[in-house]
Amino acid sequence: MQPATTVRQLTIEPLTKEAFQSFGDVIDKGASDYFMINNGSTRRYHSLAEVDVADEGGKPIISIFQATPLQYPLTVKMMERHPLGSQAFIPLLGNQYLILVAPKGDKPDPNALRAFLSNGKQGVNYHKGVWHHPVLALSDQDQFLIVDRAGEGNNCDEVYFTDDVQVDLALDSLEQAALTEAL
Ligand SMILES: NC(=O)N[C@@H](O)C(=O)O
Ligand code: NI
Repeated sequence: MQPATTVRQLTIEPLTKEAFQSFGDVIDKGASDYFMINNGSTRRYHSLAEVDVADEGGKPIISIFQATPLQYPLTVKMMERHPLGSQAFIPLLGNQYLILVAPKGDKPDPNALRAFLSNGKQGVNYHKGVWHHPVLALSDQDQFLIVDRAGEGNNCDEVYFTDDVQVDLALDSLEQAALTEAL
């Protein structure tokens, strides 16, 4: 007997530091303090996130992802985490993109998934061990600067949801999230 499929439609939330704080940092100049440097010519928005990659001798590296959007509405089939390090995504082209996360734990709870919309000027830094979906670009060949870990050990756990769980992510609530964020 095939177990009943529980279908959840995710609501996309505006990305704010407060809403995202249990998953990581929001790297957002618009919501951060600064101090002046370079003889008053430059604002320094200091230490917006920490790079936590030293476990098991890891080192920080900087990469660029060029991403192709997935098909929407998206049925979320898997989530991943990096048990040995944080992972930061900074948008390079100013395009909105999606972030999908779930709280730390042995496995991602499909009932605890949260979807957020970045306004394209906001980056995110997933804290070590936070479940997240691989990058969810909304613009073709979008580009992100990535700060994460290189080193020994397994730093990527993937969990695929079973057939009886279906979590859909539709873009129709994007407008709502974008509107709310704009208010
Ligand atoms: N696999 C990889 O480097 N990318 C993922 O970690 C991701 O979060 O997109
Ligand atoms: Ni990742």
